[in-house]
Amino acid sequence: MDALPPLDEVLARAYVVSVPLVTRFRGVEHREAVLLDGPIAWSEFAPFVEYDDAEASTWLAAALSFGWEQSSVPRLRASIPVNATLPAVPLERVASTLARFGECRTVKVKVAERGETLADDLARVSEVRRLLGPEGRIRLDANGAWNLDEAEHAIRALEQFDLEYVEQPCARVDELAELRRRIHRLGVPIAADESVRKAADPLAVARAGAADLLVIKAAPLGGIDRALAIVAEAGLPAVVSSALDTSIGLAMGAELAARLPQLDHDCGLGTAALLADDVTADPLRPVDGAIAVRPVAADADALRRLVADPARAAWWRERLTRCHALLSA
Ligand SMILES: O=C(O)CCC(=O)C1=CC=C[C@@H](O)[C@@H]1C(=O)O
Ligand SMILES: [Mg+2]
Repeated sequence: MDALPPLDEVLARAYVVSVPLVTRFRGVEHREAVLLDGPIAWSEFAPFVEYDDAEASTWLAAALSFGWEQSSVPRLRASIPVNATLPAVPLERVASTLARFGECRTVKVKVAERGETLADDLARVSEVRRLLGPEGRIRLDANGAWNLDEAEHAIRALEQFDLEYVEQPCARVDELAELRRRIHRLGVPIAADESVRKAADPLAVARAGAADLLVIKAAPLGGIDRALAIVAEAGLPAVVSSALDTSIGLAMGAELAARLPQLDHDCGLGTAALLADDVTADPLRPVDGAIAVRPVAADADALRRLVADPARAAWWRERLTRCHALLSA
């Protein structure tokens, strides 16, 4: 951004919240976030707790740019089609979890969860296909958990369910590139998420021919304008996804999706449905398979109800302070 807002101003506008999830996701049952009452918009600073300060500071850059300045790129759409996101829940909870998303034609299924087997994935994906019917789209996300042979084996086994794409089947860029060669004839596209989001060089995937499309998240990529620049340079189709944000973080994702020149896939921005509560009186939950592109403001009651305990609030304020120092340096 042109000028970083001073730390004392940012802290004076910060509210630390802890939002309960409907179901465990990424190993947590509460999503903690710092909400910033910025002069342009409410924004959200919520890097996952295990991320170091260097990585988290990119998320702060995104939050400050969203809250403090207007994007220079015009919006191209007013609503964003979204997918339902299915965590690795037991089979008997698949239908009720999906029901929270309303009418979504696309479901992203988490696979390769620690402690589970390929048989568990086959059963879960089969149940989703049964519930969606033949027209629905199913994409998978392995979060890099398979090695190359496991990924090839799993995709060959799961391909019978007609897959839209498989997100981050393996952890490394060279593995993704080799996997694409191995499964070329199957016609199952490969999407890169962590290889873009957590990489020092988010364009390495495109250069290596390691993915058919990119999954992009506004916060870890440093904000809307930087994410748009990465997509333009990569020259690959992109899907915008959330970082399990509150509705305020989702609003930034929707603003990014609204500005992509090309948007052919439903976006992973329906995740307010996985929250048991939200920071606004008017959550950005999917309606008829889409979310609106609109500002979202925190609600005073919600800020009181969801306030983080003092030790966690102090932890987040210190983290924000260190990240701010990194951005100022
Ligand atoms: O893409 C979606 O459908 C929803 C978002 C989502 O799946 C994720 C959000 C946050 C962290 C990640 O582990 C996960 C992902 O890997 O894409
Ligand atoms: Mg992913």
